[in-house]
Amino acid sequence: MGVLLEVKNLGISFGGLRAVDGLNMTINEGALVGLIGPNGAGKTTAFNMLTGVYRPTDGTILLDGKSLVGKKPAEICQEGVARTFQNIRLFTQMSVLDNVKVALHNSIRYNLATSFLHLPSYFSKEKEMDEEALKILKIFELDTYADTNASNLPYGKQRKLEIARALATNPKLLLLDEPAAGMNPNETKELMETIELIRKEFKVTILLIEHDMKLVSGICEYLYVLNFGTELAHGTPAEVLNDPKVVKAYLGE
Ligand SMILES: Nc1ncnc2c1ncn2[C@@H]1O[C@H](COP(=O)(O)OP(=O)(O)OP(=O)(O)O)[C@@H](O)[C@H]1O
Repeated sequence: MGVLLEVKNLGISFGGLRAVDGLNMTINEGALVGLIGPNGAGKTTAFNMLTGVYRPTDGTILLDGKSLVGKKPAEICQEGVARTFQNIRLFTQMSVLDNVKVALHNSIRYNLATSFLHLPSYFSKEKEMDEEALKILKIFELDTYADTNASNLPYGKQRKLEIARALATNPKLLLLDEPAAGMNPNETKELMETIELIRKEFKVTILLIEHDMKLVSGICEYLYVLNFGTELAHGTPAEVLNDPKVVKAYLGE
């Protein structure tokens, strides 16, 4: 398995605040890796740099050997990086199916004339997209909600739909920002199974931020720990979660 993501000496300053400093990560194709750390450690900021929301002040980000630094979020999505957010960001007034179809436009294209004039190929592409979107929804057991307004889904299913939508862009790397936030233990368990399933079905590499240590140690094979913007530890969950430095960072003194 080759390296998919290589992050070297990544850093960003906001005025006087060094939010991330000297972050190094090497993530192999097909891996399922966790990025953990106490509140305010810089995890979401790291995601924002990986997805082009923030431009790093220092360091390099290579996806498949290609630099992502300086690219816009839409370009980075085209390169194969998709994400979900800590606070769910669905198109709430659209149906579940349409939420996924919007993302499919990233991978299935037709020209403007075909679309405006509703030429025959427009309908066949639309049908193709409906089928593809339903296929993705089925994996998440959301196909029966296809016509439901996204805002009417229960919370746990909205989180799943956000992941489904991210996957519809056909990413190489999927970034999940606290996917289990606000979920009850049953929903979290279901989510863990879903994450493992999509990794196999979509052959996608996953990097996730998560505070739920049961989820992290249950499914991640490798962890990076941030604390006050710097890398505190990295290794297997067993190594990292038994590391006195990590325990101290989480529990305080
Ligand atoms: N745009 C910004 N301007 C100024 N400071 C920022 C900005 N974005 C993040 N920060 C600061 O950077 C630090 C890291 O924040 P970040 O949200 O990345 O932490 P986190 O590890 O994701 O925390 P949590 O687990 O609470 O979500 C915080 O001190 C935060 O206030």
